Amino acid sequence: MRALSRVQEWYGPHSSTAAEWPVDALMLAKGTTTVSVVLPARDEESTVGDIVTVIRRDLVERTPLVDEILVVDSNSTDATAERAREAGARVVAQNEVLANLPELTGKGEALWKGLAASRGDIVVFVDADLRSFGAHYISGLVGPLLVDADTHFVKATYERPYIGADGVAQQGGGGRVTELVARPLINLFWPELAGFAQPLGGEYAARRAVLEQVPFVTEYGVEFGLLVDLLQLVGLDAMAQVDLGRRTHSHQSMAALGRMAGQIMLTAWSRLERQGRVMASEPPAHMMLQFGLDGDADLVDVAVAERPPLASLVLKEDVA
Ligand SMILES: O=c1ccn([C@@H]2O[C@H](COP(=O)(O)OP(=O)(O)O)[C@@H](O)[C@H]2O)c(=O)[nH]1
Ligand SMILES: O=C(O)[C@@H](COP(=O)(O)O)O[C@H]1O[C@H](CO)[C@@H](O)[C@H](O)[C@H]1O
Repeated sequence: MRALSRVQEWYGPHSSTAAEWPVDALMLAKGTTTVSVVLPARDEESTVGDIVTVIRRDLVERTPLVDEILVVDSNSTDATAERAREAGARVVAQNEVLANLPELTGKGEALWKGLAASRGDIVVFVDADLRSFGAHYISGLVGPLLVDADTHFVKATYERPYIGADGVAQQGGGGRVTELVARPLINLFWPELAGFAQPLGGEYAARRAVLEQVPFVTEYGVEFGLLVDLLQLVGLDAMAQVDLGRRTHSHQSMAALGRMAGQIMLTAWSRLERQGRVMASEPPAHMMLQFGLDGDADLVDVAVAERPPLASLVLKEDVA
């Protein structure tokens, strides 16, 4: 488990590997606890079906660890919803959940809507563009939650190669925004979180009762925001990390990751302000000028918004 054992000594969080959470043992611990897997999916027709199939075959039909598979169709323009349904998932359209609320956008919105539309006591978030998915992703993430009542949040870690257009894996090349933006920000301002080896990874699980108590930042600020907000809410001792081995997924362009970086920086700034650690004489801008390869320039908006804790919604019946 690489250096995680040493990291755990220095920083926490409690770290383990997926192999330490065999499904049969988890079934003994499951009892009446229900588990929902929620996949945010925007234009993932080529991968969402395989992921749902593995979850349904291995963790619903063969061993009923999972009680619900929900795909949030995040304004896809391809056959994501059809592929997900064919594979056995329930599919909801992002903008049809809590439709009485003004629409927001991005991955964080998809996850918040997925939390609202799902029912499990434990919620597992899994990206729908994974090419390395296996059932151990789910069992590894829910293991600590089923076995230890004092654990409330579990984040995946893994090796993250970068797989270029030529299909060649570059070890350690993945997680570009993690290495260049999130890890430095965490070590500078929230060093207690430094032991999370993959703070931006899209695979994590938590108790619904906890997730409903924190806001969800929209766009790609959601993972960073959740880590900082959950640290404040439950404390590091209630947060764990499980090594799932290896993660490969579809990579976005540098320009897209530049926008993601801006969103994460604005999320970090909002948390520093909220925690009273910075005061702005003027708020940071949210427009960013990017330069394309063809020399032209694009002015892009990297603003993020946030959904309030679900528990704060007065009209809870809307959630049903
Ligand atoms: O507006 C969005 C953006 C992303 N996603 C999903 O969130 C996951 C992670 O997004 P992406 O792969 O774009 O991020 P990356 O892994 O490249 O950082 C994927 O399942 C996307 O389909 C989504 O549901 N809505
Ligand atoms: O970790 C990262 O740097 C980015 C980009 O990963 P790659 O450089 O394309 O492997 O990927 C993650 O970041 C997003 C923002 O938190 C998450 O939403 C994605 O699930 C995750 O893949």
